[in-house]
Amino acid sequence: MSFSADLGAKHKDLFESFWAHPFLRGLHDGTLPRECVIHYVGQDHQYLNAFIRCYGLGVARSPDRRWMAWFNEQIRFLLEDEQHPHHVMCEAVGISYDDVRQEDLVPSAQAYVNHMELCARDSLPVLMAGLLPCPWTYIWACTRAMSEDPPANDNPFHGWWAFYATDEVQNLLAEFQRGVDELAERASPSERDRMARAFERSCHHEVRFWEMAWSLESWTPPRGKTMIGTAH
Ligand SMILES: Cc1ncc(CO)c(N)n1
Repeated sequence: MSFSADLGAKHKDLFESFWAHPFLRGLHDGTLPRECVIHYVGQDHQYLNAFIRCYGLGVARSPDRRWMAWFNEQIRFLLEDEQHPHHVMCEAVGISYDDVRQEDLVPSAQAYVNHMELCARDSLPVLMAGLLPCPWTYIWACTRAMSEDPPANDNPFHGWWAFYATDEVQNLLAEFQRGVDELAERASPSERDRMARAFERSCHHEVRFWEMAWSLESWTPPRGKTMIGTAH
């Protein structure tokens, strides 16, 4: 089994948590509350900006032009194509993209971005392993939905599901996995351990990103009562 396939199998439970999260269920049956969609797109726009910067760090760490060209294509994809699912979501709830963007990341989104940037500081293999769950979870979930239980044609989020289930994004994911496998082959055992940890953390962050949007997480401090030991 390849390094990435092994990681995917090891963290099947996290992929299932991602799949089962009420935010994704709400996108699937079309009942996701408007405020959750708005919160998600506002945060995800900034998250993808950070992702583009991490690809930039990937360029800086590229050993050759083949890797540079690969990062270049991923940056292009994010800048030009991945706006589409955000636009679908905005249209679904009747708000303009310009009105939902948020400047600041909330705690869970910030934690994910910090994690990716720490991966970038380590090495190219660790960076790539830390970035992989981002395309993997979305493309896996959307492809699964489209084959097992496609969202209804009148589901307002249909275009979101369709975007992450095309042959083009499947190829993108396969190339990403091959890249990680190629780097893992040449990595030392300790670097492979750091790659595996980076991957696992990002899988957790993917689930927690849904939770952030679902719970409308913010920096507002709890008032009057502490969160510890208080049912609220
Ligand atoms: C948090 C997050 N993970 C993955 C994707 C898919 O690119 C996204 N847009 N946002």
